[in-house]
Amino acid sequence: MTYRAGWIHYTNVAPILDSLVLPDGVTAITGVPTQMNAALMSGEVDIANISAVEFIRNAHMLEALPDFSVAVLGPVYSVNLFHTRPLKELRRIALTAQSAMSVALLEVLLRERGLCPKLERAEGEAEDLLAAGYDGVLRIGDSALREWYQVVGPLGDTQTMTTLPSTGRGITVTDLACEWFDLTGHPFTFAVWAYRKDNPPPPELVQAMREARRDGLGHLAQVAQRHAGALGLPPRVVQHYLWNFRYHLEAPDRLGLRQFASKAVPGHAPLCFGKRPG
Ligand SMILES: C=C(O[C@@H]1C=C(C(=O)O)C=C[C@H]1O)C(=O)O
Repeated sequence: MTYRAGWIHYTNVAPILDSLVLPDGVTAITGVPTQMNAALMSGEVDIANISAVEFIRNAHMLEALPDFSVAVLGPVYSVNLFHTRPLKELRRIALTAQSAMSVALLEVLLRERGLCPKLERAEGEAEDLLAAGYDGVLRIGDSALREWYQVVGPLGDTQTMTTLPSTGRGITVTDLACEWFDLTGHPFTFAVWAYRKDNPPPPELVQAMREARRDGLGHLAQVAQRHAGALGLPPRVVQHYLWNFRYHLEAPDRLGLRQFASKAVPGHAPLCFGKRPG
């Protein structure tokens, strides 16, 4: 019988996916986070890297791989609120339909600050939406990374990603993972690899994923080089973007995940993870 995988195809998963050789009997489709969330929940796929909030909301029926995550401690660069007035003055924010996690994170962060702007779905470039009357725009993934760099770049020879300003062209970019770190001091876990409790992945698939990740992280400069052209970004920016991720769902990432879960989905079922290897 075939085991079906669903992969979010953003560049931040390239260090795992680029070298992945699917074992016999495993097929894969790709899409944006909300598509993969829906594909897992409808049974169209058997395993997917999904928005961590979807995993939390469905914790009664899902389990996650014990050692895979898309997490960061501090900035992420690709989960961005673009805004033209101070956060506490925002009245109307455009959300992307691609994301569940960043929307849930934004809701938590706004609530912590006692803010309640109107949140609406609207697609398009952040700058266009700001020009069209939104005073905040939430974007994720490759397009958010690209738009972040358009606003705060370019990166000079002596600059690092961390010395770039967070404003440009009249726009401020608030990195939501940084906001989470300021609030909690913990990593933020955006995605986990989840499956139904009664339908775990074949061990050969997980083994192949671990090997692919080892290869990808060991050749990060090449991975960055491969994706820089399509992103329209300098390879060193893409390389920094990638080495900044935490891909192993370690104890601090689980701590951040649990803390987020208690704030975003109070009363959720216990979070279940498969057995750690070794
Ligand atoms: C950091 C990111 O994480 C992604 C964001 C997600 C979401 O917002 O629902 C889901 C999966 C993550 O891989 C990103 O793509 O920018």
